[in-house]
Amino acid sequence: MPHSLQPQPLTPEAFAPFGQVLQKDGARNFAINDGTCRRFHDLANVEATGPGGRVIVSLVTGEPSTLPLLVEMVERHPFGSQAFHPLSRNRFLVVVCEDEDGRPVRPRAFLTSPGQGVNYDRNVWHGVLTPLGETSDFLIVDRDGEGDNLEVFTFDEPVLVRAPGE
Ligand SMILES: NC(=O)N[C@@H](O)C(=O)O
Ligand code: NI
Repeated sequence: MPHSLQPQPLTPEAFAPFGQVLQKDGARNFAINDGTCRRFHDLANVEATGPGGRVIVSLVTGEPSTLPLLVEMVERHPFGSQAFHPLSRNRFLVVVCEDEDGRPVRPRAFLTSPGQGVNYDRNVWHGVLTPLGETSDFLIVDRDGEGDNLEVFTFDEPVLVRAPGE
């Protein structure tokens, strides 16, 4: 029987084993620029390890998926973290797994609230960026450098992520 998941609301507490939620709510914040701006500070545990490892910032335009969705694979980045922050109010699907002896287990699915982003901790199994609703732009903060920073795992049976309420 394939895994069937109902996506849960994304919260910092629920996501903590996998990384951090990028959001202003609950974040340490302080005024800057003579009070004309408010900085929501130090939201993510950014890592760029290994030979020549460096943090890079990119933009991506993602085509939307619809739920229910069959997730056939997850991936992880052994040398660095990876953050995705939406540049719109469109929501996206977050799928993560725990690791057991190098294999992803116990998949979890989360639905972001508008404006939420995520930072996957280094070497955390995750589904690829999965925008929902419409074509969406995201900022990416992750790692470049030498070595293969991508490990892919294809499930024997796809994981079904159901639509909310289904
Ligand atoms: N490769 C890339 O920029 N994105 C993937 O790693 C992903 O997690 O979507
Ligand atoms: Ni990735």
